[in-house]
Amino acid sequence: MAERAARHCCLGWDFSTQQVKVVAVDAELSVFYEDSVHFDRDLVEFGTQGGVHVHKDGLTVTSPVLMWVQALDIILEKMKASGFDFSQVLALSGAGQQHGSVYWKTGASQVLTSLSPDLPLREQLQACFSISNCPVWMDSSTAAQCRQLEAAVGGAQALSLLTGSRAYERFTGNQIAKIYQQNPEAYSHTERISLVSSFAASLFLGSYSPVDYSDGSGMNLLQIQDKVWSQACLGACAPRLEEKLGRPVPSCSIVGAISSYFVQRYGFPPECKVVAFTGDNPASLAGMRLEEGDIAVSLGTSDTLFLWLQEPTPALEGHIFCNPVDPQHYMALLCFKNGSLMREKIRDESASGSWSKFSKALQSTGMGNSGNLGFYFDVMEITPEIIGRHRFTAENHEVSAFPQDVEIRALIEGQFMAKKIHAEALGYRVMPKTKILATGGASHNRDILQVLADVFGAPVYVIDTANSACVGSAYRAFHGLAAGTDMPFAEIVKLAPNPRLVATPTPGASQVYEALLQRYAMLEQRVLSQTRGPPE
Ligand SMILES: Nc1ncnc2c1ncn2[C@@H]1O[C@H](COP(=O)(O)OP(=O)(O)O)[C@@H](O)[C@H]1O
Ligand SMILES: O=C(CO)[C@@H](O)[C@H](O)COP(=O)(O)O
Repeated sequence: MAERAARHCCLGWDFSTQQVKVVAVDAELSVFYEDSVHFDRDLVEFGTQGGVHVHKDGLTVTSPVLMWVQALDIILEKMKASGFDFSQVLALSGAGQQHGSVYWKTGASQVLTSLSPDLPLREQLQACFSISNCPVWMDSSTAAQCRQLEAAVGGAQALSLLTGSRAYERFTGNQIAKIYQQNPEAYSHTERISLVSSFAASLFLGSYSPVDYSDGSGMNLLQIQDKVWSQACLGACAPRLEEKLGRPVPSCSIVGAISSYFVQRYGFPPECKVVAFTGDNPASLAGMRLEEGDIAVSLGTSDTLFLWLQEPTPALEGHIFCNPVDPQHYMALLCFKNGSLMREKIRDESASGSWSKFSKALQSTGMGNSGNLGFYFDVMEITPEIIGRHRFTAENHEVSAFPQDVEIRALIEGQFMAKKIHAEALGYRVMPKTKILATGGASHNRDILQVLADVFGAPVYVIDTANSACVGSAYRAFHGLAAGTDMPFAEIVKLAPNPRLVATPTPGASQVYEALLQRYAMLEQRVLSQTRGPPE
């Protein structure tokens, strides 16, 4: 403990869908402390499932803001109880689930700047929010606002060229527009709107943190090339929005020193720096030290796939964000909503709730699943917009059920085939040197990663923790400390442990999946046209 106490470090936080997590990373870039607070299990009084509340309409999805605040209280108390030496923390940064928004009530900044170190944050911030249930990334209730925004800027393609994405229901600008239209009073009593990332940074700062360029790219409001809010988009969403958002900043900015609340209550040094927080996917890109040509697959609550890009290439599918570690560059991202929660459902239905039985089913079925193939979207998928379960035999006949083992393989193969097909639609090609970097909760499962290697025909690597967003946040904190010297991020992380190889493609995989991928793409179109109905 004495040796641990003397370690200078940076902290990396992640306010993700299902939990708040933290890691401490020392100057040699070793992770020496990890902790988490799980919303459903540790904060049962909020009654969330998977960290969220799905409303009666099935479209609106929110999380209580005070649950996030209390989770921070709890995790800091846990660290204190374990003897964590806060006095060694040089800087901290963090990540948040993307797109979610927090509404600070008029007068909240006054409370934030004068917090008493004798009380938990939750007790003091109770009355600080004009909206107590925050819209999160799983929300898909803003179709009308999306159409209004696209119409205001000249169409979906024009919006994508400007902001990196066509209008998406979970993107923050559309969420803000809905709140303004349906609850104008709450909107007018809001002095500041934060993303989940900048909200968390604000807690540590004791004042409002700006939004960073990278997470700001997930709002349909930021001009990703000029890095300024688009006046046309702001105007289409809500009045006086610019003053409620504040000015966006480069992702490696130091946004201030830690609030005296944390100095007095936990013993942080007063000079501890807060580096701008960003989205969980951008933070994972940093944590995995993604290089051009590599592809990252995050298997968290959502599944996401992302790439490093030199130049932005906005399209009607997928998103382009400002790069979180290199201000000149960009990243592409695809998001699949039916990720871990869908896998958990099939695990419960077909493997008695056991991941090890789930794995055995993957081991006992062959690559290609004898031609059986499935689509599993219990909630409206984002990429592409399909809902429902659709199973097909080798003869392309739709059936209503598969045997349990076949069901499990169909789910995992289907999830990875969708990722490959949609990444290729963005122009991505697997090259001989391609590495797939996997992260997120399901990257603990070797059998799932074997299917990933087989479908993509490329080796899969992991870093030592599945919490790449936390680790990336700690790396970004070190980068923020050095950014004044213009030190590139790659230089900061060059001593970090290399990713570990966990799966290589099985011989013969490419022949099996070449044919299956074509069938998957064809059947996806068939399901899509059934879902949408005949063209008008
Ligand atoms: N052994 C495993 N096999 C497959 N999935 C797993 C395994 N262990 C954990 N998970 C999944 O990881 C998910 C949580 O992933 P995580 O990246 O921590 O989520 P988030 O950051 O979105 O809160 C859980 O919902 C669970 O389904
Ligand atoms: O909406 C997106 C990305 O566009 C999601 O990836 C969220 O950022 C949630 O992340 P996880 O909690 O699943 O990591």
